Amino acid sequence: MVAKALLFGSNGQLGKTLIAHYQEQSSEYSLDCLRLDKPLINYPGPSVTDGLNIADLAQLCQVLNQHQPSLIINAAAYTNVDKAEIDREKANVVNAEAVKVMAEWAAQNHARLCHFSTDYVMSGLSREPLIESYPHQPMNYYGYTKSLAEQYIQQSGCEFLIIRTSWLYSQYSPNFVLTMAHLLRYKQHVFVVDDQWGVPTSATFVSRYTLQLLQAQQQGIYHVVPSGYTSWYEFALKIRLMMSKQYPELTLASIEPISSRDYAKLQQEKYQVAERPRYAILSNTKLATLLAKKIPDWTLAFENELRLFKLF
Ligand SMILES: NC(=O)C1=CN([C@@H]2O[C@H](COP(=O)(O)OP(=O)(O)OC[C@H]3O[C@@H](n4cnc5c(N)ncnc54)[C@H](OP(=O)(O)O)[C@@H]3O)[C@@H](O)[C@H]2O)C=CC1
Ligand SMILES: Cc1cn([C@H]2C[C@H](O)[C@@H](COP(=O)(O)OP(=O)(O)O[C@H]3O[C@@H](C)C(=O)[C@@H](O)[C@H]3O)O2)c(=O)[nH]c1=O
Repeated sequence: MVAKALLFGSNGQLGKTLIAHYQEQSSEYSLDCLRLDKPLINYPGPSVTDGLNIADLAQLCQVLNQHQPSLIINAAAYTNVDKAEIDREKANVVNAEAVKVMAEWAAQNHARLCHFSTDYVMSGLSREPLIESYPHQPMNYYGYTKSLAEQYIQQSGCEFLIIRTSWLYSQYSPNFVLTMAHLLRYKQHVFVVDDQWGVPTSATFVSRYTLQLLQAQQQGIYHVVPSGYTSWYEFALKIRLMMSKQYPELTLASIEPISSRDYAKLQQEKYQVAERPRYAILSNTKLATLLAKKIPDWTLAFENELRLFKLF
């Protein structure tokens, strides 16, 4: 019998990429996808159930009881880091309370839970790449809710796989690459922070390793990021370089480095900028050791994938 997997957040950048990978791989799981409320137009994917708001915890329970999945994959989240500072109730229920419901349901029904988490559970005070057991100390409300979710999962007693990743990009907005491409195309100058460090990771990369870890029946926490690291400023320069190669006819904005503090001041009339960790470099040593191979540098995936993107 084919076991059932249930994917939450199938309309997000990771959700969409996961579906594409899932279809390429033969899997022992059939996949049902649940999404908030917008129909997927002409999407040749697996069956899609519309209208599920995971913030409605009673409805979430009902859906789990109805579908009886053996594997829950949760790619749904409230991901607007700045807005989460003021929209706290919603961020908390989507990112933490709904995950608690999923984890407890999984524990009671002998299902597995695969959940995605973030570098933003960390404080950024370390100067060494962060291993999976490094203590949480979130600097913003989004990070706090994601940290809470990790704790709920571990307390629930369910069989779980938590994939922590960072600085996700894909052909689907919103993400830093597409935002930057737009700004470079339509502005004259762009200011980008040069004092926050992390690992840009493509949604394709995360999807590929997530399926490998699931197929290998792995449990616990894994950092799924490529090797190497950069700052947002250097990342923006790299995006600009790729764009200038792809679209030599375009005049692109110049990029100026700025400190996080000055960037927040610059934006303060428009919105409140959430604090971000300065040094959020996740170590992928555990993943590399499991797979017995060196994980390639982020620049390689970036250069290969950006050629396939429609940037604007
Ligand atoms: N983006 C990043 O840089 C990083 C993301 N992560 C984590 O990876 C995971 C996937 O992120 P990503 O794909 O980038 O996020 P997206 O914002 O692209 O997608 C999130 C999805 O969650 C859905 N969603 C939000 N609220 C609800 C709700 N109340 N009920 C049902 N669905 C809801 C959204 O639905 P709709 O489209 O209908 O709004 C969307 O499909 C998240 O757990 C995130 O925390 C980790 C590290 C980095
Ligand atoms: C658009 C823009 C951003 N920035 C800064 C703000 C911030 O410090 C940094 C990144 O900005 P963004 O808002 O695009 O990205 P941000 O929302 O901080 O990205 C995070 O998303 C969540 C979901 C995660 O889990 C993290 O891993 C991380 O990817 O760059 C500039 O300096 N200039 C700009 O023009």
